[in-house]
Amino acid sequence: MTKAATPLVKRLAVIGLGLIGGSLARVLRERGAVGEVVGIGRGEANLKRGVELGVIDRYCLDPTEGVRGADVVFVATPVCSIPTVVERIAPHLEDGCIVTDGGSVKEFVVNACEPLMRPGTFFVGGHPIAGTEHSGVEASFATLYQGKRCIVTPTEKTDPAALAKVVKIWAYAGSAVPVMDPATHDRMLAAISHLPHMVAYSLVNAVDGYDRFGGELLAFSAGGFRDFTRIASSDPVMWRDIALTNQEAILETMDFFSDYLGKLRTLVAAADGPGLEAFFRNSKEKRDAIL
Ligand SMILES: NC(=O)c1ccc[n+]([C@@H]2O[C@H](COP(=O)([O-])OP(=O)(O)OC[C@H]3O[C@@H](n4cnc5c(N)ncnc54)[C@H](O)[C@@H]3O)[C@@H](O)[C@H]2O)c1
Ligand SMILES: O=C(O)C(=O)C[C@]1(C(=O)O)C=C[C@@H](O)C=C1
Repeated sequence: MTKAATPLVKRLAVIGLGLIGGSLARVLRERGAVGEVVGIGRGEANLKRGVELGVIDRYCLDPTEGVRGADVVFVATPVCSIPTVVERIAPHLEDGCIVTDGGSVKEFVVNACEPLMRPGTFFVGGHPIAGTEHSGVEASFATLYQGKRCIVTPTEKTDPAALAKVVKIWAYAGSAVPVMDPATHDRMLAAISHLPHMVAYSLVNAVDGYDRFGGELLAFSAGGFRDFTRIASSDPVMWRDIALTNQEAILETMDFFSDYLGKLRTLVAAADGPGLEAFFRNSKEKRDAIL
């Protein structure tokens, strides 16, 4: 990675110093793309740890004070809390400040946050399609966004210069940066991210509740079950908020998935060998093609 000659961001304030916020802070610091990083959050122990780990330069428990002098604010808290956070900081932002976020659902966030900005300050929605099942600043790492995509979701009201800067920040983090409208983002993510999490959480609960073997069934699980359900170890609050704010699209994909499970059930019930093989072959080909 090459270092930037002058920092792209003068002072970055990260609100919610966890996996997503911490990883962006780490990569921008590592690349010399930021002058100073201020961590903002509710838990002092976590913020202190952020300083110890070299993720942030300093921290502040009061968001209204923490955003002072920041030219970019990155909000990386669970989706439902993002508008509340932005409402709180909006009157305290410097002129020219860009607020962006990493929330997994975009229409809810962008619709709520855009009107909160006062003239001369800007909101640009964003979502890195990168993560792990782990949370907290300890789980953050500088290469999280390398070779991944970060979708940026402007509206017709978005300031072009602010959009360009947010695109540049994610490019510095190593990501390709597709631009799309928030509603398209939410429908796509419902299929490729939210549905798989709903299925994984359901699968673990279903197998756990399948009590024909007198308990301890999960303890016998091996590679297949563990690979498939890794994401069911993700943070419950994060996923509660995603399910609450992208409800319609998630329900549509869940219904669509149920139809496919129904088709497979019919093939199993009919002992339809060629049908089963064709079903599995099609799936294998599609998945192999994205590896
Ligand atoms: N984990 C992933 O794989 C992933 C990937 C892409 C986007 N996201 C999104 O990024 C955001 C952050 O996720 P994460 O995985 O970094 O979570 P995390 O739990 O690792 O970090 C979130 C941080 O925000 C803090 N926080 C929570 N509510 C807050 C509030 N009201 N005010 C201030 N701080 C608050 C928490 O204490 C924590 O430090 C979420 O919106 C999530 O949907 C997550
Ligand atoms: O790899 C993982 O653990 C993830 O769940 C990351 C993942 C996903 O790919 O679904 C989860 C939610 C985000 O909003 C973006 C990425």
